[in-house]
Amino acid sequence: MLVVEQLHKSFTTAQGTLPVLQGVDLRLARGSSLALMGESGSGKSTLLHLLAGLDRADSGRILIDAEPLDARSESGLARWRREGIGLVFQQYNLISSLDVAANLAFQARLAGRFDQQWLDCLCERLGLADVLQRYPEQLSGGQQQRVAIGRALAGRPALLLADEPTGSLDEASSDQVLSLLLQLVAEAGSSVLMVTHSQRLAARLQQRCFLHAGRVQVETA
Ligand SMILES: Nc1ncnc2c1ncn2[C@@H]1O[C@H](COP(=O)(O)OP(=O)(O)OP(=O)(O)O)[C@@H](O)[C@H]1O
Repeated sequence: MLVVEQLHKSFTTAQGTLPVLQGVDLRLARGSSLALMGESGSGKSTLLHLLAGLDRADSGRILIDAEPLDARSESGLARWRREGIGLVFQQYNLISSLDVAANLAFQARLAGRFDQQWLDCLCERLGLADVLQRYPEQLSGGQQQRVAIGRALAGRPALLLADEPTGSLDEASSDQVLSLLLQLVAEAGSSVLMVTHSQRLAARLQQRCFLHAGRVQVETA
């Protein structure tokens, strides 16, 4: 279970202090899915970064199974990034010097959960069987996106954080990739928090929330 309580985050800019998150509350049960929406600049990526342990909040708490993430040391946060989460960000974050198979295996080993059967299953379901020996630069945008999803799920993380994971695909491909992502998330036993600007895609997740004026409004299905 992920619980976010009264999270605040500001940035210092040349114009002064910019308050972005001003008391964000959120709950995400294990195995469930949540779409995070909100206008450009509302702080969606900022929230994702805090949940991923890539940045620290000014105040408030992030609890993972009742354990406060912000109380962790830098090495504790690094462990959360390695083992607890899977990231699908807009720039696919694939390792360019590794082929597709090695990208997936690397992530699974990093998480300490290498399982060749699960990797084979991911590759087959994501339609990657024919491109396993290719390097990221030899893949189309859609293929890279599917590798990024496979890589994020390779270590069966507790939480998948996805920032517009189908952003560069057309409508039909987006629907298809999202279906696959949600099925694989369920099979991995993960929860998913997905940032999207699309009402249509958001409607496919169990919950939707909107970030507005630094706070979250939750809408349940
Ligand atoms: N490191 C930073 N330093 C200063 N300002 C920042 C920093 N990161 C983000 N911001 C500002 O914080 C606000 C929220 O940014 P964020 O990227 O979280 O928005 P977003 O909702 O993800 O936007 P989009 O939908 O356009 O991706 C923006 O005004 C942005 O300019």
